[in-house]
Amino acid sequence: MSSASLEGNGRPSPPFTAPPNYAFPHHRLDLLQRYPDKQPIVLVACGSFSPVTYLHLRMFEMAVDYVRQNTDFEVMGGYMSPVSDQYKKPGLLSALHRVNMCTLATEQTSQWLMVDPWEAFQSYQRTAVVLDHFDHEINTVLGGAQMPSSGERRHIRVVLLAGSDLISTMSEPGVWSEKDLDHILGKYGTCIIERAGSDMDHATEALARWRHNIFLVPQLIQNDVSSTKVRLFLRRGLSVRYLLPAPVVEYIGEHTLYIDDASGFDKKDKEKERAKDDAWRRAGASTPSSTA
Ligand SMILES: Nc1ncnc2c1ncn2[C@@H]1O[C@H](COP(=O)(O)OP(=O)(O)OP(=O)(O)O)[C@@H](O)[C@H]1O
Ligand SMILES: O=C(O)c1ccc[n+]([C@@H]2O[C@H](COP(=O)([O-])O)[C@@H](O)[C@H]2O)c1
Repeated sequence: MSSASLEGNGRPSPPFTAPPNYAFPHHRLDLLQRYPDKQPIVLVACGSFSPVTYLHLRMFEMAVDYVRQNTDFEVMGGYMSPVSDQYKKPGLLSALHRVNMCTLATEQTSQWLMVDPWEAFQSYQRTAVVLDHFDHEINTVLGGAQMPSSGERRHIRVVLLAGSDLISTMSEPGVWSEKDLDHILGKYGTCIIERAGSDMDHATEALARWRHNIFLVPQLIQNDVSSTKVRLFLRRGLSVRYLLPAPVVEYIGEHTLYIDDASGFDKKDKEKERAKDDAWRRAGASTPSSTA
């Protein structure tokens, strides 16, 4: 990867391609350290967010509690980074809608979370590259954290925030490159939120050599809300109120999203989603049971 160089105006030029009119959001990033003995970190959650749920927001709160009680880190900010449309996952709505919903959720329910649209509005970027982009913006461009008394600048560590289901894919052959895993877990590290149905030990057993950079956060109140279930509810005309922030529920209604399963599906995906609906109907269940 190329490193940043200085432009004519003295600002470091980005070593990455950015979408048109892109500016890194940092209006809620706290650059002043409160606890000089602690290492400053920023949490970054990558994913589809189709749509964003309360669980996505809860992940950050769980991580902050865990970090405060169990580590020598100080959390300076938190970002959601919705994946590009090129990720081609069933049920993936357009990046514009996903970014808008994440923005409503963070701006209207939180005082500290932000959404970075850098990844969403361009070609697919691997997670290792996304984390490098955050590292560049926060440390090279913004100059990192500042110590309160001396004004000395300190490097802010970027940490990947993810559910145990996502981390378990890191042990599946062919999903992540070994080089990227070493970069993500060796250089940055990850906070893993326990997710019902995905065993934490199993999720991390093949990642033992990066154990020192892996922080396991138990989910003390089990909550298994997933975007898949929300999409199923919407297709069946069921209420999703109180599963998602109210402004997101309103946005989905205004734009009639997820009602017609044509959004982001090819024919094979549509058949899979219909099969899930049929299985649910046959089981006579009052709630969908699938998490995938
Ligand atoms: N209930 C949950 N518990 C723990 N982690 C979660 C939960 N829901 C989502 N996550 C995590 O949030 C991140 C983004 O997830 P993503 O957008 O894929 O949501 P999802 O609900 O898993 O979506 P889908 O149902 O479409 O697969 C991932 O790291 C995922 O593991
Ligand atoms: O960088 C990789 O090689 C890589 C491999 C698998 C998944 N990811 C990322 O992990 C996230 C998965 O999101 P989701 O919705 O499929 O759980 C998404 O942000 C992907 O870009 C990234």
